[in-house]
Amino acid sequence: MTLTGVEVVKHNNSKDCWVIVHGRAYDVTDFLPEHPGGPKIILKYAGKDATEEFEPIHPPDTLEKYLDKSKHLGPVDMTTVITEKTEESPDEKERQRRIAEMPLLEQCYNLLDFEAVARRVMKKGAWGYYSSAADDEITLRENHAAFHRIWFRPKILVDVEKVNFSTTMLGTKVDAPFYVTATALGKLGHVEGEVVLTRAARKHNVIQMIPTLASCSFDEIIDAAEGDQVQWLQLYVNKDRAITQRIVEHAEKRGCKGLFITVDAPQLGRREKDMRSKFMDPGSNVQNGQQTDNSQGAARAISSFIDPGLSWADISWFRSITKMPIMLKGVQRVEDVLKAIEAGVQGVVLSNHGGRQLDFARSGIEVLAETMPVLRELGLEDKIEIYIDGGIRRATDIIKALCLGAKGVGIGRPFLYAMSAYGFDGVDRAMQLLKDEMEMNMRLIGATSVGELNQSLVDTRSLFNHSSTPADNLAYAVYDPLVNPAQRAG
Ligand SMILES: Cc1cc2c(cc1C)[n+](S(=O)(=O)[O-])c1c(=O)[nH]c(=O)nc-1n2C[C@H](O)[C@H](O)[C@H](O)COP(=O)(O)O
Repeated sequence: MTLTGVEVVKHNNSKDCWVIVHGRAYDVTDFLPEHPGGPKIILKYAGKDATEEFEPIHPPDTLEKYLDKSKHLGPVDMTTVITEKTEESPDEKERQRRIAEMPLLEQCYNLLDFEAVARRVMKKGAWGYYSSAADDEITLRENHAAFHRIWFRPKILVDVEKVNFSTTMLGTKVDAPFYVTATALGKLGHVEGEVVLTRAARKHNVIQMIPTLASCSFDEIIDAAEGDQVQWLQLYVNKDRAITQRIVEHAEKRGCKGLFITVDAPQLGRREKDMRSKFMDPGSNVQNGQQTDNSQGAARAISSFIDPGLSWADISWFRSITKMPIMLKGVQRVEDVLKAIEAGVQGVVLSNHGGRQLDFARSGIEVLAETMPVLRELGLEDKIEIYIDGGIRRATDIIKALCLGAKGVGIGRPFLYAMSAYGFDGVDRAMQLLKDEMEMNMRLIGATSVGELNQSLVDTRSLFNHSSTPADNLAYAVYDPLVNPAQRAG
């Protein structure tokens, strides 16, 4: 039986609450107190169509998976649903104007161009979530600034006519030494979410790391892959280990070729741009049923399930539940790389979560430069695969990382910004630009393959010298209460 909007709108309070999602009505009255994001955000849409708010945060199979079938009330004749025509806010009008004026895709010549465009055209909350980092965002800027303290020592008169920058990552042959790293809530930037990144990764034969907190369902992202396309799983470990075990076993069954356990986030960092958007929406359903503090931005609203008790003692359990290579994502000092080798994992990502966790954590590239000499001295450099991520915006950043011993690098925000501004075409162009830069810079450095990239090609003497901390933009621009907020939009 098809319901009408007139019937649904009668059920609009905490005692009797129906919502419409994707053209179907659901009785969520009993679910209100269990909702990870709190009852408030649902009651805002009681008796109404909640699809637009629901979309970016919940994979489409959420209600199917987690709401008792008796509460599924069936289809709604959407022509009878009165949607409040909210007057476009001045912000939204300005954003639409900027979208109409945005540069042509061909006018984006490097990854930072995508950031500049995304900042102008994305919704505030989405930009706030993607761009934000912890506290004063010093590490966010240090991640990129650190690469500027490494200089090249190029070789000349090398026949560099043929350059090949393909490599292997955890045994998978890839066309370039970068992968799409895990970044949550892809639908905040693009209506299709993470599957856009899947298609671009496929086209460029690079690997995609699927985030635990994706907007798309895990199976949607896996199903969007084609042929022998390789994907990895990024895992936030749940306090309820049965949920974690289910996720890991399902990922292995669906063909994931790597388990990246995020170890730098026992609690998600304090990201003030994100908090300012006072995120009121609930968490991702993947870890459904966990209580969530929804008062502090998207990050906090989606992460209360994460287990701060995760420790080295858990690694043997992970090795007992999966055959996938186990990688630790978010290692930040050589002592823990040595512990990772002892614990028997297959690799690490030297990373500070894109500056979103501990402010003043060092950049991945600096930790790499600290780590490799110690591993070489102990004869352990081939024991595990080492990746870095954070602040990689140029192929020269990638080449520096490989010269210092990384197997490859993860890239986050640039692909999100390219997707948010230009969709698949944006990510496709971003990856192609990086590949073009790789080819040119490998030639200029005098190397024809990643195997030829080594320590002798870089000068890292000033890398460890933190004489100038990156400018504290937040102190200048954000904290000044007198600055008119509109001007802050920049
Ligand atoms: C930009 C971004 C990064 C996130 C991310 C979300 C965004 C929007 N999220 S987060 O919501 O929890 O913070 C994740 C995540 O789901 N899991 C994770 O392991 N890393 C997460 N990261 C960190 C990411 O995997 C890389 O470490 C980081 O993005 C690399 O830095 P760049 O962005 O400068 O490339």
